[in-house]
Amino acid sequence: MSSQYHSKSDSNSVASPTPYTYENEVYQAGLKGQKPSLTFNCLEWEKLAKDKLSAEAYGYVWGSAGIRDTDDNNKKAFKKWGIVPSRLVESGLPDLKTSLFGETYDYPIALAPVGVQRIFHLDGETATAKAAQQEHVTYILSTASASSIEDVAEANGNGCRWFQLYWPLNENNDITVSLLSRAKSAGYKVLVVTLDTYILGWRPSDLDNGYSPFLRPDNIGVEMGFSDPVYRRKFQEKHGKAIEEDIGTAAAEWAHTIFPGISHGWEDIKFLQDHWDGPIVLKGIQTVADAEKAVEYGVQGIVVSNHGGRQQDGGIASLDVLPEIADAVGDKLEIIFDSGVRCGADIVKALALGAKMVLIGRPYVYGLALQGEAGVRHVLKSLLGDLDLNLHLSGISSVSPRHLNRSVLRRTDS
Ligand SMILES: Cc1cc2nc3c(=O)[nH]c(=O)nc-3n(C[C@H](O)[C@H](O)[C@H](O)COP(=O)(O)O)c2cc1C
Ligand SMILES: O=C(O)C(=O)c1ccccc1
Repeated sequence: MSSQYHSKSDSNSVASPTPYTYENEVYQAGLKGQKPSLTFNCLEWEKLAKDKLSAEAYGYVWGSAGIRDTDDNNKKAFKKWGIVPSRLVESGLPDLKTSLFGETYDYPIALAPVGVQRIFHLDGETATAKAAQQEHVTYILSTASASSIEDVAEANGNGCRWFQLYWPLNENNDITVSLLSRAKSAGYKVLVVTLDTYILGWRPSDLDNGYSPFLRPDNIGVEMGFSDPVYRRKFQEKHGKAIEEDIGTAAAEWAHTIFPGISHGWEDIKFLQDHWDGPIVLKGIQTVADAEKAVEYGVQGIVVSNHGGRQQDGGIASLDVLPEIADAVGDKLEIIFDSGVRCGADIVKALALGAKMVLIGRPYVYGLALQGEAGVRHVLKSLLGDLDLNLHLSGISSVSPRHLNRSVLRRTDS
């Protein structure tokens, strides 16, 4: 995969002509009188989405747990660090390539798994998967998506895709195996297992609207189950009828299958290892102890994440636990980060504190809501353009930990 922002040969040469950057494209278009159709102010996307979406759909994406303390902490944590620039660093625009699991990725960002995307835009996950492929950014498909594993793979084409598992209990291991084998056949490279959502959090915005996407008449978010041969067969055997004959029951049972309200234990990881041929990443890690368990159980990566503050209220900021986790296990598995990332500088800080890849959550959902595939592309290009310039202006020549590490940050609160 090659960078769309600058060619590799240009990337470290001071003598090269001005490389291609998104801002140049935008300013050139401006010369011809073409104004961008979506703002570059990344904090505005949320407000515009609020105006566009129904109260229920907006409440769903914006929603966080309880009084939103974890969500607030996530965002405040970035402000506690400042980036200190170095001067006379002889380099051009930075090399944004990152390496994980022995592979090179064009960019150090990926689209976080987000379910039920058809409540935000009719094209849902297929639009997001196309945007990801166009921008050479990895897409992580959620088990709670509103499109099937195979349809999203088709939309994503030769793009890079990972599969996120909401993990059914052991009594439904046959369903898990079916999902994993479908994902593998459809070209998903990495398995991301979410550990913080065996049940959905206490979310006042959804409670006030009495809104759960699965339980609505249009049953958005159950496609993965409804398209699964093993789930279909089990439903038929249990109820003596097909899913289509009782969609309400089938949707509620699928929701219970992937959000059973009971957690697995560490020993169960072995089952996934036996049935997934590729890297496994545990999403939702917030302590050094759990990160060390992940190493002990032989997984290849973790996502330091608190689900964007949507699950547990009163929690610590995900960014605040990143440095200690990176210190403890950063040389033993791959560290990915999410929760609260909103702009290029946030990405710089998370990478400097030990992440190899940063997941973008709500911002791209706002882009999807506003303009479908084009909106997601705009959000990605904006974040990458902002990241590119921020690194360059900070005198950081690549996202490799050799250049981008804690030495570029200072605490602003001490
Ligand atoms: C509407 C919505 C749906 C989500 N669905 C999933 C999901 O299906 N699986 C998952 O692992 N995480 C899910 N997440 C969490 C994201 O993957 C990610 O951890 C979170 O959005 C990061 O926080 P941020 O939005 O503050 O950047 C969802 C988040 C949102 C906003
Ligand atoms: O809302 C979420 O955070 C989430 O993980 C989810 C749960 C169910 C359906 C879609 C997304």
